[in-house]
Amino acid sequence: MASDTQATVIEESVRAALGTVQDPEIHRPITELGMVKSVEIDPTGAARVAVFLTVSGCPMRETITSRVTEAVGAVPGITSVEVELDVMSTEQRQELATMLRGGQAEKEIPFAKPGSLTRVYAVASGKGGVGKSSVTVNLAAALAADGLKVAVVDADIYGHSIPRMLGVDGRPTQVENMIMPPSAHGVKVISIGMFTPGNAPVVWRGPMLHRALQQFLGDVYWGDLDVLLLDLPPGTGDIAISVAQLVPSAEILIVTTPQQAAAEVAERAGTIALQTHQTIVGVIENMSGMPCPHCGEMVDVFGTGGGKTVSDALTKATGASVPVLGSIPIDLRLREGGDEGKPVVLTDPDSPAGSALRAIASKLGARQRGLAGLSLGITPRNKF
Ligand SMILES: Nc1ncnc2c1ncn2[C@@H]1O[C@H](COP(=O)(O)OP(=O)(O)OP(=O)(O)O)[C@@H](O)[C@H]1O
Repeated sequence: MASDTQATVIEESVRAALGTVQDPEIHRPITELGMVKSVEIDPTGAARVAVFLTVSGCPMRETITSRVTEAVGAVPGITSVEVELDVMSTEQRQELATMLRGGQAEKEIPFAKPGSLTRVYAVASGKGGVGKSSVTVNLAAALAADGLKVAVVDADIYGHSIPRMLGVDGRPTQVENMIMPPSAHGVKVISIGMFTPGNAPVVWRGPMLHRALQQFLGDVYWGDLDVLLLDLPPGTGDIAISVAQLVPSAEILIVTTPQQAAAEVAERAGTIALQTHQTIVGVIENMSGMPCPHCGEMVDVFGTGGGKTVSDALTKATGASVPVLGSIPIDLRLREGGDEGKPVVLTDPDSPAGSALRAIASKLGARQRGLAGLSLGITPRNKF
């Protein structure tokens, strides 16, 4: 059995070995990044190392595990290595970010400040192609037409179709260190596509996406906004977690089709909001039937009930009411409007899709941001 002195020497050697393990993305030793949670070595030389990942579902988990196993396994006296993974808390991640920026404080995100009155809606879907971007664009245009100050951040790295759908062809301009967003139909827009050569699809992973979103929210000059819509990539990815960290008050809107399979994945997208403690405002069912061009009778092209299924499941899971905010039928004019950069809520406001979207927009526009937890902007007088 190892003596106490031997045990200390072995532990020191293990910590030194961990100092040689680099984070595969940040390229700095995991010990410097605060990623080593604990080291335990039992008398037989079996090592148990707990490591903090920066985000859950980190794509580098396997690499980190094997690097730690290899480095610690090579220490004389170590007979086996077990690696346990945990995830950093928000505070730990912020500390890491500050350290990586050389101690400089982060640029403030105006919507994350407690006094902000901007409602932030993150539009999410379980899978692609359900009309999430079309819905976002039309809600934004309808809200702006109602006189609200509106902006959209297109964070859909795979699609980034918002500028085309809104008819924005300008590029952002830079003034000092602020980015000025272009706008169309009274809606300010920033898209990941505006920063990639030739509108190429983006293959960024977690940390870069987080950084991009942080810049969109912090470095862009948004002015006073009533509503900010974030078009998220489909699925339950890192970006949803980033939104929760960067704008904790963001609320989630789920878009689904009536199809059962789409509903199930949308439900999964909703449950991420549970983990991040965000409010789910409601479910929007898109492509809910199509009026027959001959007789006008509705044909349920993609089945029925998807929106209700998601709403019921999320209501049960969250314990708060998650309503179906509306159902949008399949409408050729909506697709054409998207292709031409003219949202149907403006060109054909009384069409079935146009009026369904406007009704949802007025529900969202009428909601006030709750004052609970908001700072009053006053300083209490000192007690004598
Ligand atoms: N209600 C609708 N009626 C007719 N066409 C629609 C409707 N909703 C969406 N579409 C069309 O379906 C296609 C996919 O829509 P959209 O790009 O908005 O989906 P998405 O969920 O944002 O996809 P992704 O996330 O993969 O970019 C588009 O061509 C759009 O015009």
